[in-house]
Amino acid sequence: MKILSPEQLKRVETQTITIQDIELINLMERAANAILNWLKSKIDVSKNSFTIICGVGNNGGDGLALGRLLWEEKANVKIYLQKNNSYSLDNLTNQKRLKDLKIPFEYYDETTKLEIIPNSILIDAIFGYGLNRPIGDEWKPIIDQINQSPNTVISVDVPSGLFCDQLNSEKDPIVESEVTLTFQTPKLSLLIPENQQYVNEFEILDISLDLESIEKEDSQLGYFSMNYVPQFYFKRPKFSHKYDYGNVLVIGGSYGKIGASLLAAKAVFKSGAGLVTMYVPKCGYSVIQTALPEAMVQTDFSDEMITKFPNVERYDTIVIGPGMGTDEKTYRAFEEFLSENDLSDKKLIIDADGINLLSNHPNLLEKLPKETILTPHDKELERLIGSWENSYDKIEKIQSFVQSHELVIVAKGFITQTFLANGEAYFNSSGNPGMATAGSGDVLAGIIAGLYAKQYNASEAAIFGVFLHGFSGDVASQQLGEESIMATDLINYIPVAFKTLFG
Ligand SMILES: NC(=O)C1=CN([C@@H]2O[C@H](COP(=O)(O)OP(=O)(O)OC[C@H]3O[C@@H](n4cnc5c(N)ncnc54)[C@H](OP(=O)(O)O)[C@@H]3O)[C@@H](O)[C@H]2O)[C@@H](O)CC1
Ligand SMILES: Nc1ncnc2c1ncn2[C@@H]1O[C@H](COP(=O)(O)OP(=O)(O)O)[C@@H](O)[C@H]1O
Ligand SMILES: [K+]
Repeated sequence: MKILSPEQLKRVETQTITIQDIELINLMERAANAILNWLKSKIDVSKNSFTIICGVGNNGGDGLALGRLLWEEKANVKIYLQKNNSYSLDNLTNQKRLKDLKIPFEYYDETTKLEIIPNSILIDAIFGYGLNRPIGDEWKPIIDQINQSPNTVISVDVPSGLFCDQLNSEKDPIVESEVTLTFQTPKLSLLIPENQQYVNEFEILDISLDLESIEKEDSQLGYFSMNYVPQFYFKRPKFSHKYDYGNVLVIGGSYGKIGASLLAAKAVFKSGAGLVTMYVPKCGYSVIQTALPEAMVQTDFSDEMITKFPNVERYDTIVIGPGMGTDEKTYRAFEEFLSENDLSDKKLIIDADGINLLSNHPNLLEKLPKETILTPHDKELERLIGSWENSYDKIEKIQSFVQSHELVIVAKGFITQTFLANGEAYFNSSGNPGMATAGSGDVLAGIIAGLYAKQYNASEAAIFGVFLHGFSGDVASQQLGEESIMATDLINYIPVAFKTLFG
């Protein structure tokens, strides 16, 4: 799903109106109904109270329309409308509809002491994507009253005061919402960590904007959600054998960190690869043969670290890095491997210490085959591309890095972002904080490798691999709770994740 700027959203809105032969007021009604239906799916609205704070534009119009719909549902509703002399056309239409039905609303200004109905759900419909400058300090008292109230705050489209696609200043008054109900496409600002104080969680509500018009908009940013999963379904053909599902080599491990490569290798198997071989220092041999009898094992001459890379001729997919360490000898082995092999037809996934070695020796980057997938967490990423000022700057820096090196970068975090070699970036929608646990990243590298080894190309393996990893985490957290998830659980829940996604 594309992430669009406010200008693009406006254009799509206008095109939708033409194509569907409707008027903006109909879209606003759809938006309000979408919120009503979302509320009804959670609570009995007739037994609840709502205090709705509306602005002067169409976001406020949504709030007014919602107020009317809730009133018709017999909810207890109090509507506040900002006092002004220039309302949007459809805001005015909704004011008239309220008046026609004799549904009361009160005006507020900067100085109003809001009378929020106790225990009511507070609906924030002051500003949406039309915010074009920071809210002036004069509005701070209103935003403060919302933020300091004990009520649950639900924001319409975006928390009021938050820009959709640029950074706010820390001083800007912004609504801190419990849930943001955003229309049709997620706004970029809902996805970045700087805004977590304002965006606790968000849900995307479908208001049937014209999908072709959305597709026509030029955007390098996308959001990967459940809706896109079915296209990744792959049925194993009846007459297939293990070699049809890839032959994967996992190079990694060092004394004390054999487990990392083991986790990656297990995840490769669980995500469907046909064969897995592990290349580890000698100290890993017995452990692996016992813990993962399905894997073949080759060992380095060294007991403790990798000092020479194996012959990789027969493998199509190679994971390098989990638990590997960054010893000088390992670096030299890595360097020799990249320099002396023709890797152009190999699928490489580089994680952890493999990435650290690339950062320490950036000359190696040019030796990587096209579309090699790197899976750094923030610290590894910083070593690789340098520091960034904020999340927007980070996105631009990664985009320029992947484009100049023709690589795929999976920038891991709460919302993992996958950058393709053409600069497109996909934000992931699955996962939970229970996944912030040792070895979770090794599992991700393994999942991506397992998919890449099969029928998926680098972009698909990375984007879907990240989703599958997060989804396994979500299934694991439903069963175990976030606290107790361990990386092994993520592996163990991959089958349930597959079954849930593909039936
Ligand atoms: N396609 C969709 O997704 C659909 C979207 N819909 C809804 O429309 C919303 C967008 O509506 P919108 O364009 O009217 O803008 P909105 O956010 O209400 O605010 C604009 C008003 O605020 C003002 N203003 C701006 N900045 C300000 C500031 N700092 N301080 C003070 N004032 C400021 C600005 O005035 P001006 O710049 O002229 O001063 C203008 O009056 C969208 O978020 C969604 O809720 C649905 O109804 C239908 C389908
Ligand atoms: N708060 C979070 N919410 C969702 N996913 C998370 C969160 N924290 C970490 N993760 C995921 O867990 C993995 C952690 O990877 P990494 O930091 O490399 O761990 P390790 O090095 O221990 O394997 C990443 O895929 C990341 O996206
Ligand atoms: K809002």
